[in-house]
Amino acid sequence: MNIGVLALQGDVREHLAALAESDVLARPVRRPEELAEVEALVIPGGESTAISNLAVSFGLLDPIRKRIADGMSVYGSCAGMIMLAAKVLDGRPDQESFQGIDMTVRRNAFGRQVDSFEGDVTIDGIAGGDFHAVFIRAPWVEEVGDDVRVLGRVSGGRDAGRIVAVRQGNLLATAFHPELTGDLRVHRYFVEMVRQAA
Ligand SMILES: NC(=O)CC[C@H](N)C(=O)O
Repeated sequence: MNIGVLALQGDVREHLAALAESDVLARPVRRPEELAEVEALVIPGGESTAISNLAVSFGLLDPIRKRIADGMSVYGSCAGMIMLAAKVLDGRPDQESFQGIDMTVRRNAFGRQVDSFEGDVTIDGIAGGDFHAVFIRAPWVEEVGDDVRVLGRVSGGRDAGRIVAVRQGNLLATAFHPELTGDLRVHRYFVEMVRQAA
């Protein structure tokens, strides 16, 4: 199994490490030729406006959209979730996304950098108890289409009930960063998705 991590901006190394620990060969993807060599892709957290800009200038926007339309498995965390959304609220006017998941996400929905927080999320399909999740200027999902499965919501506090994990077919997205906490269950869930798609 050969999974790529989109390496334009963001916490690429942390995703590469989490995938390696999940026993798959993971490699950075910066060019269309590198995209062609991987069977699945992870889009890291970072800054979606920067990832959008760089995807356009590196000639990756359309190739990734096409691979998604052809059924490639993709997991996006935080900025990566935004990059997978059909519709982005509070984005920059020229911000592009790879599309894929029939959802509306709101950027920076939980507040500014100082409002970054940690909270527990119960994830449908992931055993072993609540996921302790790190949210850094995270988006939330405001609306989902009929084909989107809501996998996780914030379980307590001011923003309880907000949707922060979703899946549509071979596409998975979380508003939080499992690559930062050493809990490999989301990466392992994704690896299993890739295996089943193969
Ligand atoms: N931690 C993150 O990935 C933050 C996402 C960032 N706020 C954005 O809009 O892209």
